[in-house]
Amino acid sequence: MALFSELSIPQLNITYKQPLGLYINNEYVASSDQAQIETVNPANGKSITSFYAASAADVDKAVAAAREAYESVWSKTSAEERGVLLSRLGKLIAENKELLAAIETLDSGKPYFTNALADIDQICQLTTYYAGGADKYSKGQMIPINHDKYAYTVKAPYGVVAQVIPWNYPLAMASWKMQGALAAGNTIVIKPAENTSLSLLYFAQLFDQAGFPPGVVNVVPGYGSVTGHSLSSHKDVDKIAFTGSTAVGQQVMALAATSNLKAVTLECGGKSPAVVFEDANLDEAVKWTAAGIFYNSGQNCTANSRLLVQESVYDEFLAKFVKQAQEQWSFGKNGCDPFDESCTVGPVISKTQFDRIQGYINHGKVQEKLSLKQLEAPDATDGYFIAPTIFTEVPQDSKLTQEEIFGPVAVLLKFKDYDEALALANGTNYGLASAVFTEDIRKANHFARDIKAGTVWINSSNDEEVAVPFGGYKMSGLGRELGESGMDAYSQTKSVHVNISKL
Ligand SMILES: NC(=O)C1=CN([C@@H]2O[C@H](COP(=O)(O)OP(=O)(O)OC[C@H]3O[C@@H](n4cnc5c(N)ncnc54)[C@H](O)[C@@H]3O)[C@@H](O)[C@H]2O)C=CC1
Ligand code: BAL
Repeated sequence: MALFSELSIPQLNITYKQPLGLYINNEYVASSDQAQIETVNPANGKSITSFYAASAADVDKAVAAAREAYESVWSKTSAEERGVLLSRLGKLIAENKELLAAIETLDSGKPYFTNALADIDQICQLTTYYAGGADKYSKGQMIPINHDKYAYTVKAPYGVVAQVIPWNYPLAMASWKMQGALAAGNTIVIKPAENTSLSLLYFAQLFDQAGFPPGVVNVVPGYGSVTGHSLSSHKDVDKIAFTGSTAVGQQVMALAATSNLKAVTLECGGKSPAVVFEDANLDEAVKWTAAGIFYNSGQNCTANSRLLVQESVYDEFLAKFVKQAQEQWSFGKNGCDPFDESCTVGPVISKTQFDRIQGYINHGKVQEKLSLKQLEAPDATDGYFIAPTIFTEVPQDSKLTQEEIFGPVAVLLKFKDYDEALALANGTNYGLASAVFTEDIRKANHFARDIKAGTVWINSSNDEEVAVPFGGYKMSGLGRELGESGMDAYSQTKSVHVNISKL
């Protein structure tokens, strides 16, 4: 198989050269065993192309390249120089914005105009943020001890870091990890998800164009059980960061522990509650929460998949929520084409995820006999489109309340008062994010204090900011990304004791 393929996206009149090889030492190369993965357009179920899949031997090569680059060049490159390179990268991302977004839509199905372009805008912002942060957030502390002694700390990079990325925000999740790790002075071996590798393979060459030395960034697409497993258990990887399911996160952590005790960051699943109190502005709450579950077809670890609504406003909220879903969330006028401007609900990523989500919907309908309201399903299509679905008056112990569905499925629960709302909100194994809607500033802040979640949105939902740390409590993960924390996650503290006494 060739290392590049010419792909066309007729809806945008785009033809481009798609890299298909692993990216090691700033070059695209075939996999050692010629293994390949076929990738499918989820909007029509048709094959787009195939790309090379990294074997364990390829992972060894990529890690060796990253190690050599770290020891010989990158560890000697100043924070200021790293910032300059990231700044150049940011400009290249902006110049390639439309193409990067188009590849993302082609491979993941996310609506081009409402989602994919927004993802790349966030990546530009994030890259500029870490370009500026590279020297500012690399500072340690000066610690006076006594007249004859002081100490200082240095924030030192780990060295070689591995990163394993999911398919819901392919380039954004890669960038959340890569830019902070590079700013902090690490070299990288990164694995995209097997069903959305095209955008990161294209993106890789921008690092070369920006001037990053060979080996600083290496991309190894491949299967989780092969490539992901090799990275997690590699003895020369100093840190691994993972985003994906909780079950795989646990495996990654176990492999990290038993191989070389590498450091671990995990961003796993969620079942994030949005709590709507009776004194909330209901129209605003409806808009935020509908977007919070239907955006990206609900394939969002922070999706507000549980809507807890105070009983006095439950019926009014439900009526408005259903209307909002009907008016704002649609497969588009062009018959399920994510490149159509009117498409706000794209397909889910794969047949596997389609079946999984339909399985939850059928379970709610048939086994648990729950009431639901569902938007009209699209006409016969070969794509993996699922109609926005709203289950009402769902009990706390329902499978739909407790498990991450990862699709456009909202689950509504009723509560009486603050204490019940809090108990319900805290009543899952997850603790990634939460939202609260109320005009009472005191109640909002009590909730922010009491909820066991890494993020709390007050009167909004899912409006993440690149400057604000992000990560989970409980089974939702370990560690933080974004903001200054996004560099701290890739830095370890070295303490230097300085004795100035004379014996
Ligand atoms: N927190 C989040 O953003 C995400 C959560 N999920 C959750 O996971 C469910 C299933 O989706 P999957 O695609 O199966 O997620 P997954 O957790 O299997 O995939 C995420 C990444 O982990 C890699 N991976 C898989 N097995 C691995 C292993 N043994 N060692 C190292 N890496 C491995 C995959 O190749 C992919 O790059 C979803 O329905 C959703 O509930 C999935 C993707 C993202
Ligand atoms: N909300 C973006 C982060 C994620 O879904 O993983």
